[in-house]
Amino acid sequence: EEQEEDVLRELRLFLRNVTERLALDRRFKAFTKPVDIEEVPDYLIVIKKPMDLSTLLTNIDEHKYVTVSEFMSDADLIWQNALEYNPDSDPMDRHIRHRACALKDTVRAIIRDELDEDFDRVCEEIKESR
Ligand SMILES: O=C(C1CCC1)N1C[C@@H]2C[C@H]3C[C@@H](O)[C@@H](O)[C@]2(C1)O3
Repeated sequence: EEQEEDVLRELRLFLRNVTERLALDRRFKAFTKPVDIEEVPDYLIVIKKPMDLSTLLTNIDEHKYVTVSEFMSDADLIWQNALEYNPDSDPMDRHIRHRACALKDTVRAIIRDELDEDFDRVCEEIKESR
């Protein structure tokens, strides 16, 4: 009903705000766009579910997420993929993994600090009802 659409509209506003703040953070520049498959031809062999911050924004606008948990599953792919594809001891890989861990911690801190538990429960109830 209308009240449910109001809730989901507020969810999209919250998720866009979080995602845009992450995309503005210079540490996360490498996560802002899909990995360039021309530049990295074996990427899709190794990584089955690519994800990046611009794709998160597109998904939000396409009403893909009804709960924060669904959004978090895709957001987690970004740093998980980076850890998986860049596992080596060389400085470049270590730099990418440091930023991947910073992304993981930053997303969780924002959600802990800014997501209202009661609002999240309402979204979960809408999801169960559909
Ligand atoms: O995993 C990533 C991104 C970094 C976080 C996501 N890439 C895979 C390639 C390996 C490494 C060096 C460059 O070859 C550059 O193309 C990539 C991009 O970084």
